[in-house]
Amino acid sequence: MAEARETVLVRGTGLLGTSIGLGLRAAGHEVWLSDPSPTAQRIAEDVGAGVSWSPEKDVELVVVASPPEVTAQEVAHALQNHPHSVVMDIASVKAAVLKDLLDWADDPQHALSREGIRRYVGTHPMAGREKSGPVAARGELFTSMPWVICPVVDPHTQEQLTQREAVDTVTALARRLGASAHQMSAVKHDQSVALISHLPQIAASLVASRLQEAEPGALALSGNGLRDVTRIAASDPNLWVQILSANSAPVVEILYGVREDVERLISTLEDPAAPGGHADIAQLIAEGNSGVARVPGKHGAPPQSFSQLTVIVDDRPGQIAAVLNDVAEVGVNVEDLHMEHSAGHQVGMVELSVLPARRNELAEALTTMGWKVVLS
Ligand SMILES: NC(=O)c1ccc[n+]([C@@H]2O[C@H](COP(=O)([O-])OP(=O)(O)OC[C@H]3O[C@@H](n4cnc5c(N)ncnc54)[C@H](O)[C@@H]3O)[C@@H](O)[C@H]2O)c1
Ligand SMILES: O=C(O)C(=O)C[C@]1(C(=O)O)C=C[C@@H](O)C=C1
Repeated sequence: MAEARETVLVRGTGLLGTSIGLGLRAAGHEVWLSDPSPTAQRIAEDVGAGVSWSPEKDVELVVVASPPEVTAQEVAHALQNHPHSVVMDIASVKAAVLKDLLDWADDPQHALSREGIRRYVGTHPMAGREKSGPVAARGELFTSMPWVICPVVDPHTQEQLTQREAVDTVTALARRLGASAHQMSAVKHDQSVALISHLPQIAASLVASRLQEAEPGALALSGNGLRDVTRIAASDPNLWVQILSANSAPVVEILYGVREDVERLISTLEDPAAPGGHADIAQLIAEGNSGVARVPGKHGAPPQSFSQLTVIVDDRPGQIAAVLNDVAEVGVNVEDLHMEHSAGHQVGMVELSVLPARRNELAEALTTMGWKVVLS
């Protein structure tokens, strides 16, 4: 994978497969695409993620980007049909896929062999969206995000079965797409994502499901707190049934702890004026403060706090691009951007997050350039 000309087959051209294809094409790779849904495959081709694969084409690497429930069978199939290729998958759960592959490799009736499995690497890019399908794909989805790499380890001897070169190949692919590679066992991966990915999905879904019965008047007041907590509640139920049922044991362990905290909070809030009530509430919020302070920023660095400034623009095409051009001219990097429309007014508000040390300088420069700037 180190060479830009190596050829990759992406099997499964939904959100992730198409994003990988787009990123690899941008990095100069030849990418072949295949999906049981002709529509998904055609859209992936149309957006530029690669070209339709035909069996006579040789590939160095197969990326299986199918739903988790069919991933093991697709990996086994790819190992058999591409006897000289490295095969990786990107499913959100790793131990269940690996268990099926090891069972099949040990079954003399099955076409998969222990030798074949040496070309397989389980992986999981920690990047995605709450939308599915190739239309939602983005080539830059993986930039600055972690990508977990799980070489196969013999469960009895702990000997690494995956060939070193296969691990190097997929590590290079993750890095080429801008991600940072993190190597660990499938079991450790599943325990980790239970906390940092599966619990957040459950929390978002639980909060958002309360909104079903909400008064429209209450929903009209929604601010960023609700949006921040519920974005991923829009995720695909079909995908999450597969993820949560395949990783249920570590998720349940965490939910026991959450249940204790929720029960404690309920009894405190039933009588907040009781002795110790206020301290209990403060402790819960403070525990959240210390947890969130541990969430790393880009490349695993501690989170960086940015300062915001808001630029008021006319609500017409080209205005955001014009603001960003002027910011670039000042030489300030935009770390984040949000756009809000002012209800009932023909203006939009572009909120820019920048390094604190550059905020005032940028505000002054943009004001001089004629923009209306509000420091927030
Ligand atoms: N969505 C995310 O945020 C995210 C992030 C990281 C990893 N993943 C993992 O990536 C994989 C793909 O997820 P997605 O979000 O792209 O889903 P998606 O629904 O957007 O795409 C899945 C694609 O797989 C195809 N498919 C169905 N059966 C197949 C088979 N037998 N062989 C090959 N392809 C098949 C479908 O036609 C579809 O085009 C999943 O394993 C998921 O766990 C998802
Ligand atoms: O940001 C999103 O929308 C995601 O879907 C991201 C996310 C995550 O939890 O970080 C969700 C599930 C995937 O397995 C990997 C990434």
